[in-house]
Amino acid sequence: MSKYDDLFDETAPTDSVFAQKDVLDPLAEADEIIARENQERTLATILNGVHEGYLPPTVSIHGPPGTGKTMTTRRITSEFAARTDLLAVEYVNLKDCRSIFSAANEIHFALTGEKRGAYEGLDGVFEGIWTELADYPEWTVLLLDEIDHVQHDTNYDPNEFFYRLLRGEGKLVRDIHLSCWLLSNELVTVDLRLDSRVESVLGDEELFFPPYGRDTLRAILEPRIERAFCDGAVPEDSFEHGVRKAAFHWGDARRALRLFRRAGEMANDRGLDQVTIDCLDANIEETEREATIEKLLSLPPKHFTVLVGVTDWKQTQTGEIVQPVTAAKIQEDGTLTQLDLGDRAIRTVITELETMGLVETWIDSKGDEGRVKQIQTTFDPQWVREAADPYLEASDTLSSGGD
Ligand SMILES: Nc1ncnc2c1ncn2[C@@H]1O[C@H](COP(=O)(O)OP(=O)(O)OP(=O)(O)O)[C@@H](O)[C@H]1O
Repeated sequence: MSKYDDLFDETAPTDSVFAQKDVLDPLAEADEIIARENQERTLATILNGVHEGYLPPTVSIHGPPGTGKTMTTRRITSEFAARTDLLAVEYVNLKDCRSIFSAANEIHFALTGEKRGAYEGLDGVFEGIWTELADYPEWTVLLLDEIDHVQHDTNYDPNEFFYRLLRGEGKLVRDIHLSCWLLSNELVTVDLRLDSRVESVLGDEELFFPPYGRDTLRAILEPRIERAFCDGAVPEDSFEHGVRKAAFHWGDARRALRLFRRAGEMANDRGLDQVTIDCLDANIEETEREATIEKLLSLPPKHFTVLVGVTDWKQTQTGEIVQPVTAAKIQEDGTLTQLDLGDRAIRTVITELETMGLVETWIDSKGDEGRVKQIQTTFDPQWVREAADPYLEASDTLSSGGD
C-alpha cells in the first residue's frame, strides 16, 4: 500500500453527517425563491412595462450580502424573457473590474464574447456595445452585479462610464432601449462622486432587499438542511440555534449555509454523528471573521484607509491595537496624507462607516479639551490588518499612492 492509499482511506467519508453536501453550496440554484414575493412582484411589474413601451433607464437593487438580490433578479428576468420576444437579458458581474475601462469591456464581452484592446479606449468599447445591441430584441435589460466595485481610476471618471451607458450618443442614434439594473450592497454613489446629470438617472427606480429575519432564514434553510444532511444529523435544537445565530449576526442566507456546512465538517472531524450546538458556535467566529474581511475588501479606498487609521495609530509592545481613537489621531496616520483627506472628509467617512456597522462612536468629555468623539471598530481590529495586504494588492488607488 502506498502512502496515498492510507491517506485517502483516512480521509474517506465514513459515517458522514452529510447526505448531499453540495445542496449547501450557495452557488447551487435554489429550487424555489422563498419570501421575496414583494420584490418579485415589483420587478415583474417593471418588466411588464415593455407591453406599454416603457422600462426605466435604471433600477437600483440594493441590500446587504446574501439577501437574494442576484438570485431573485436573475430568475425573474430570465423567466420573463423566456415568455416574450420583446426582451433580452444579459448578466455581467463587475466584481473583478479594477478600472472603468475593464468594466465597460466586461459588458462588451458579455454581449459579444470578445474584449477590445486598451488602445481602442472607452469610445471603442461603447461603439462595440451599441453595434451589438442594435441587433438585440426591442428591449434589453442589462444586469450589472456588484456595481459598487466600479471606482475612479487614473484614466476615466465613473461619471463618464455611467453617462455613456445611460445617455450615450451611440445608443440614442440607434434608438436602443436599454434598462440597466444595478445590483449592489450599499453606497453606489458615495465614493463615485457622481454628478447631478448621472445621479438623477440613477435615482430612477429603487428596490431594497432587507436582511433576513429568523423566520425567513428558517424557511430558506429548512429544505436545504433536510436534503444536505443524513436523517437526524441536525437535531431540532441545533437547527434552531444555528438559524437564530445566523439571523442575529448576518441575516444572510449565504453565510447561514456556510455555517451549517462548516459545523457539519467539524462534526465529522470530531467523529460525531450529529451536528451539535458546540460545532455551530465554534464556527460562528470564523464565519464572522470571513464576513467582515470580505466587507472590508469591498470598501472604497478612503473608507478602508480611515479604518486603517482607526486601528493602526497605536499599538502596545505586544502588538495589541489600542482603541478607541479620536479623529485627530486618525489624521496622524501616514496613509491618510497620501489620500489627502481633510478633517471634514474623515468625519463624513466615519459617519458612513458607522452606518455600515463597522465602527461605533460616542462622545467623551475631556475636561479642557472639551467634548471629543471616540471611535472604535465593532469587530476585532486585527482583521483590518489581515485585510490590508489583499486590499493593497487589488487597489490601484492605494498602491500607487493616491490619485
Ligand atoms: N429567498 C431565498 N430563497 C432561497 N435561497 C436563497 C434566498 N436568498 C438567498 N438564497 C441563497 O443564498 C445564495 C446567495 O444569494 P444571492 O447571491 O442572491 O445574494 P445577493 O443578495 O445577491 O448577495 P451579494 O450581495 O453578496 O451578491 C443564493 O444562491 C441562494 O442559495
